[in-house]
Amino acid sequence: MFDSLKDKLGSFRKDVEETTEEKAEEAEAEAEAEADASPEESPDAEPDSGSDESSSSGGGFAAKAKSFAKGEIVIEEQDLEDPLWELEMALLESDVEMSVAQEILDNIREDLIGATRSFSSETADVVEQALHDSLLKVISVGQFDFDQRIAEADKPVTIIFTGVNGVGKTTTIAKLSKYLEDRGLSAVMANGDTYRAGANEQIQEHADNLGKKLITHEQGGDPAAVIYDAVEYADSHDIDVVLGDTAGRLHTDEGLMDQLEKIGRVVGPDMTLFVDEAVAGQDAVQRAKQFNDAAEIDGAILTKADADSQGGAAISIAHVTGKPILFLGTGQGYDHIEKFDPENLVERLLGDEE
Ligand SMILES: Nc1nc2c(ncn2[C@@H]2O[C@H](COP(=O)(O)OP(=O)(O)OP(=O)(O)O)[C@@H](O)[C@H]2O)c(=O)[nH]1
Repeated sequence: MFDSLKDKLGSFRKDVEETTEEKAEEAEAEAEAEADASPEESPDAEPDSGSDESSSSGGGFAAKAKSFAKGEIVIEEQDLEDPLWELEMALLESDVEMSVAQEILDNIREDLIGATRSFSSETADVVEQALHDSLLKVISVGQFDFDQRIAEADKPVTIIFTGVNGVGKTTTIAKLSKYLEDRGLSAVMANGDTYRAGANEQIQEHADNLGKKLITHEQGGDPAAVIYDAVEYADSHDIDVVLGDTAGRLHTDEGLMDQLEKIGRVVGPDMTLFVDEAVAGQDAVQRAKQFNDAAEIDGAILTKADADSQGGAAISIAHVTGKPILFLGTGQGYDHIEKFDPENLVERLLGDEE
């Protein structure tokens, strides 16, 4: 998952390390040259003394030489220019949305530039920390604990799923019913996709496999009425959660948006979750934004993360929509759903494991 992006982030760390190493070598050479010219003022004369007085002749060189004596260098904007440019290209190639890539670079710049850093092993840590903080900041926008939100809400909790066709919405609903069951919560599914022929049969198969109740109406029926019936059913059978599918048509389709609006009015869902596939990259990011603008979402689920080496959608959606990613789909099985954990994702992206 996200292997290509992981490699590119690794390259950035290497680039900065190399740049700072070169800088350290330059500082060393300059310090030696100065020591040769005026031995009594050599910063090498008392490298560990902590005294800054002996070489305090002022100016850029003196500061560099002093820093070098203390095992430090100052990271300047020009040192990061090339590595940051490479990083920007790498993020864009990985389908990270432009404004998100910019934000990541700005955060890194703010963290690294002007700081006096030890250039030994600490450089790697400093760059890693800056990348870590910067990625975490954009990925964790709006994050909330899904399990806790469900646990604390009045039952039944109604969740509506939106998104375009074929991205894995129905499978995700099935996975979530299993996820909830594993946590001691019962769920009923409702097929609000009354538009597409065969939709009832498709979701029925999942319901049968998982032993779940499914509420359906005839094709062409009113989606709001289906979800309403499911909420009634859940109420009278003490079911904790209603999982309502909707027709996967385009966000530009006014009919669909009217349907979502009607569902909102008739049922008043507790959560509306947007589902799209990680592999769609920037397209998924744009769709998330457009769905959120048309019928406000509470969060997103990215399917097929197992097949996505880029990671652009996972990095960008929360920052672009202001709504968090809550789950990642990681395969075709019912257990292949992972609660989205920004910290865990960042560690995966920056970690050493393959
Ligand atoms: N590899 C992988 N495949 C997935 C994942 N989630 C869903 N799929 C597959 O994607 C395909 C489409 O999934 P569906 O659930 O039928 O898609 P949908 O969004 O409901 O499609 P519509 O009902 O047409 O809107 C199926 O073959 C799923 O098994 C995932 O996380 N990883």
